[in-house]
Amino acid sequence: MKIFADEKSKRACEFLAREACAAGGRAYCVGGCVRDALLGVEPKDVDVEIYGLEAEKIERILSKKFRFEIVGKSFGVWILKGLDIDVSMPRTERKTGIGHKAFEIVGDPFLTPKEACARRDFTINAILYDILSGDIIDEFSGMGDLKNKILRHTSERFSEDPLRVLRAMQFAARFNLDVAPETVELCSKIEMENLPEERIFEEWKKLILKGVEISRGLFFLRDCGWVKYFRELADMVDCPQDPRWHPEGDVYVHTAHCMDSFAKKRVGDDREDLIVGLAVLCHDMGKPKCTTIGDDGAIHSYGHDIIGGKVARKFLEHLTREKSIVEEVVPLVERHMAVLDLWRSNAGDGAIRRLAGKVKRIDRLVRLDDADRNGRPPIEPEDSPQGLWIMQRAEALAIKDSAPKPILLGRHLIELGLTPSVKFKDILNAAYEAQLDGAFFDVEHAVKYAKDNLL
Ligand SMILES: Nc1ccn([C@@H]2O[C@H](COP(=O)(O)OP(=O)(O)OP(=O)(O)O)[C@@H](O)[C@H]2O)c(=O)n1
Repeated sequence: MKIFADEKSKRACEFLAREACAAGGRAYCVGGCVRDALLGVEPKDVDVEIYGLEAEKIERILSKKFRFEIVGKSFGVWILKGLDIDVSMPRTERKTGIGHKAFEIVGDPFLTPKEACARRDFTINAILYDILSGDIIDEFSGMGDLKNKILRHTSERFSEDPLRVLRAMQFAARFNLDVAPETVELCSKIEMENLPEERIFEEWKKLILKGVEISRGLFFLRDCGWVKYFRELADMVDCPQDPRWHPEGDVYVHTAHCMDSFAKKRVGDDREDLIVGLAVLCHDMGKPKCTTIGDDGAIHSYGHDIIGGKVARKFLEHLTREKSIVEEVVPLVERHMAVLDLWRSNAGDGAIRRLAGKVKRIDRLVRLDDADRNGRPPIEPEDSPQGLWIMQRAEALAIKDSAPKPILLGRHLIELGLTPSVKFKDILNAAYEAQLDGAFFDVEHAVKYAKDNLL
């Protein structure tokens, strides 16, 4: 089992383990690094927990070899500079008053591994690896849960941190785990309270960027009731779809399967994958607002793409303060039917340029279209003729991953003798529209067009 990312961090951890042992303590790797090593996942940062030594003794050891930053004196956490290693003491709570929130976390070197691991979230994250001997200490049967692909809370203390419900969502998706029924039950009793927005978004990012079976995370969110904290997602639950096109079920189920399809084709660029992943998550958020069932039983959601833009904006603005994310995702949602529509109508260059102007990135739209079509089990996934078609067309127009740049600029109007004024904007907009329609392709012809038609 490969627990250390490289020789440097291996040597550092072995040094810590030898020194801790010589001073009467014991050093273990714990948490995500042990879980990942057991799963054969490429290791990254390492968490080392040192038992049996007070903070001063640990600092004395660290000072021999490392530069470090103290994160919290009472906490007992040290970050080793230049290494992806965090060192800590076993931690527990000290009561500071009455009520379940009235406690502070303190380091206590003399806790047993079982006591310390009981305050970790999941059994799979509560496995200790003895650095010196290579032994595993597994007080909560995390190895068995890993083998059986089960995500189970370690103890009732799970409820101390509501974020753990969202961690469950992303872990289930990342490692393809079934959340144990008793964990779903416990999560359903936890309130979100006032978790910071950034921490919530971090878990969503992990779901989108690392989830293998993202549907597992989304189904867990629904089953434990936490979907209610994401109103626009909750509205998709039970929103019907025509079974002829959507045999998989309601809009939420469809979205979950689309996310699985997206996950299979991530490109490995986090920004790109995040934008497209969020667009897939939001693409049908308009459906609950406009779905109708006719007398003949036919289900329609006319205009759900445009309506969905507004709903997605609301959802995203709650999720993140990064405005650029919202501005890049919303146009994709609004135009998520366009690839199919343009292909069906064998649209001309103007329509394709216009679409690129709106969404900025046709390639992202094609990825969204692909996930949308392939999120309808038991319908088998297939390659998209419309995606291929529009990519070839966009490539020929040099706009597959960028909007067409305006050819006629303000300075051209000044060169034509015009004085800058509010009218400039109207002229330039009209020129851009004409450019999208193919009225001109270079500055010379753009200027001529402006002179003849716009001034
Ligand atoms: N709310 C939390 C956060 C963390 N942990 C514990 O702290 C460890 C490290 O947390 P973190 O670095 O956030 O996550 P990892 O489990 O390492 O997973 P990732 O790969 O996402 O970083 C976890 O394994 C878990 O034992 C916890 O019990 N409760």
